[in-house]
Amino acid sequence: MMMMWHIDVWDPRGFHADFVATSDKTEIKTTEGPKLNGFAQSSPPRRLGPILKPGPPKLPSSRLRCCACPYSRVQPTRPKPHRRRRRCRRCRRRRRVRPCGNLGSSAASPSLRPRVLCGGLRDAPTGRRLRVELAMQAVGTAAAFSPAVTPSPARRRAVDSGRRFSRSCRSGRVSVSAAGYSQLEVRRVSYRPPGTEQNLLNEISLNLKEKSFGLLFGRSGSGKTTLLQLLAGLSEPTHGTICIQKYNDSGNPMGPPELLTAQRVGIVFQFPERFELPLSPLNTVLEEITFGWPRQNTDFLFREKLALKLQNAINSVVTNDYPSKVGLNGISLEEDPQSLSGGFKRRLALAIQLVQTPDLLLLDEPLAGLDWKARADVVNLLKDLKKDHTILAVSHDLRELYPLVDRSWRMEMGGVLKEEALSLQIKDGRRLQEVETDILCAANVGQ
Ligand SMILES: Nc1ncnc2c1ncn2[C@@H]1O[C@H](COP(=O)(O)OP(=O)(O)OP(=O)(O)O)[C@@H](O)[C@H]1O
Repeated sequence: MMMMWHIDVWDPRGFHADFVATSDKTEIKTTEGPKLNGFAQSSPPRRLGPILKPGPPKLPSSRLRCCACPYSRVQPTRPKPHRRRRRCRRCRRRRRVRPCGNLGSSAASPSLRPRVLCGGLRDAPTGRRLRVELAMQAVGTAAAFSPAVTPSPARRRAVDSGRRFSRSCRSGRVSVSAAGYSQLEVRRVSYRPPGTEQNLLNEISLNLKEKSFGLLFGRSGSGKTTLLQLLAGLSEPTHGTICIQKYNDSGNPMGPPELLTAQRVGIVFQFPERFELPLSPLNTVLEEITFGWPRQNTDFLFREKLALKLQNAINSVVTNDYPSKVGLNGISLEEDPQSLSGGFKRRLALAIQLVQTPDLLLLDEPLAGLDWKARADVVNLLKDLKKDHTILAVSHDLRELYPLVDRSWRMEMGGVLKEEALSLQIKDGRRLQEVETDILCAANVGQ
């Protein structure tokens, strides 16, 4: 049986030869450039298979785009058609950290390059551009959009209060969420650690309305941190439920209670700075804050949402009319977290939790280990956070937190919780100090 091959040869010098080879002889059918007789004779074609495909396939231009930033083109040097996700050089280099901040704006100076967002915004609707611009400015980077977007007062109010800006907002009627309020409810919770015989917590019940500040105090070893861990979903109660119940204005429950899941809770442990990422050349404040963010999701809206959360966590809005939230706007997001002062490290820990926009923020000894100035700063910060968040703190610093407290409970030894209003104790001036001394003396005796 006679076999036949058709071979297309491209010489690097630009010569082209088209071979037709049969099992008994080889001949050049057509040539371009100088004759390749000698080449053909000295290098008889090897059996390469019945069909030799020419060169790499030309991909449609849409498939050459970077999957992280649509305004960069992937280098087409070594295309791998089987790879569905392809990144441009910049995104590949920064893969560990985040996608590049290509906004598709040629006016963006490299020094002001946004580090959080990517995606083309030039064609985005004005509302989205505005929100992203606010987020960019909040993280200390001025996005160079043209033309500049100036928010209307109604839009700014809506953005500031975290509501979506709808048509009704534009006409001056800002839509308000359904009336009523929600409340954290701990219902007869008991906890016994696995493998032990004794309950650490016994039939604990407490209610805390949204946007209020609750304080847990009590002697060391009474079980306050254990209760926080249950609320944060780090351990499961042996009995009882922890849920969020919605009520209407007249105080009647609206629908069944929702279980409080770990995703809805942020917890800042005692001395959170000790849990920061280990030292590395790439470690920055921004990395600390965005450490838990999903890396793979490149959806623009998703990233926009995260950026807005970051904006809310760090700084309310750009102008001075709005109060700063965590107050990290005084420092660069490129700074090494280890070089921050104690107060700023505490703020950073709060920002990390607030980015997740939790329903409930749990703080274990938020003032521990800080000097008087940093303590005053953190108290002011908590006062600010209370306007938007429900906070439950464990602390021995009753006098400093007293102005913030809406409800307070004393945890007694044996894991029994009793409500005890601080306002009653402040009446005779030194009473709070006595409570503190009592708690701290007990702690020292315990040690
Ligand atoms: N998994 C566990 N198994 C057994 N005992 C535990 C467990 N977890 C905590 N305990 C004990 O429960 C008690 C309460 O601990 P917890 O840390 O909740 O106290 P605390 O009131 O927060 O104290 P502090 O104010 O010093 O932080 C402690 O005696 C502790 O040893």
